[in-house]
Amino acid sequence: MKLAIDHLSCRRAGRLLIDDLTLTIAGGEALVVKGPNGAGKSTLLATLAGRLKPAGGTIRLVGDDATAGRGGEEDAPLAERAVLVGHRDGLKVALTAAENLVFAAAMLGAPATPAEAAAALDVFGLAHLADIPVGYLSAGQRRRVALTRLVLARFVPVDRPVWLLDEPTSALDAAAQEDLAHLMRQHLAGGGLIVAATHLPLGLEGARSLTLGSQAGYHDAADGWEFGA
Ligand SMILES: Nc1ncnc2c1ncn2[C@@H]1O[C@H](COP(=O)(O)OP(=O)(O)OP(=O)(O)O)[C@@H](O)[C@H]1O
Repeated sequence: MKLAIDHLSCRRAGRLLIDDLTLTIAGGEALVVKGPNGAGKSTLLATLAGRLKPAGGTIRLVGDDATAGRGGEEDAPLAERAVLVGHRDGLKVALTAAENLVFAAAMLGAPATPAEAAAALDVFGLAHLADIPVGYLSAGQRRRVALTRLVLARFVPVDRPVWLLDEPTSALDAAAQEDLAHLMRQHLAGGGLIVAATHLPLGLEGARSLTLGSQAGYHDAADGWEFGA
């Protein structure tokens, strides 16, 4: 399986943020997207997740097992194979942590029981907060609830090998950052792939990097992607 981005352009409010981006990310690989505020990191993740339409180019998940049984030739729609944890968390403050997870599981296409949601929350040490409305949680606790979507697959039949993470360590304490790094390493070891936008180290040895911030074309460089000349 590989994520193939071909001549991708992204425009926001009339501004061309990403121009002619071509790269491939294989299963087991992580790509860390960097760049100054406003460079287009969140825009790129939202585009990969299918929430924004590209201005040009294509995004394909090639060689995905999930489509092998459908005749082989078809690429999987990436939006159906990805989990996006955006920088705004996407939680409903009036719902409890467990209810938010039940809702997230339904959105990912796999109904979860409150008990399964609580078990998933326990992975991030949040089981004791399962019945608390998210509006009463701290910023770091909310972030951990949002990240719990990534481990739903351990409890319900969700098969989403592509993790799209926007500032995933934001508001996390050191222990939660290490928990997340561990989960990401496990995901990569299992053949999953990760695209993460961040200003901070993620604890992923060998991750490739893409730096946004120029309207010039990008090209594949030996140790990451650099701006075109
Ligand atoms: N909903 C929106 N409507 C119009 N323009 C937007 C919207 N969201 C973001 N933008 C604009 O798109 C540009 C890129 O924003 P984006 O959030 O992708 O940047 P970023 O690299 O993720 O920044 P940061 O590091 O601050 O999170 C910015 O100029 C921003 O003003």
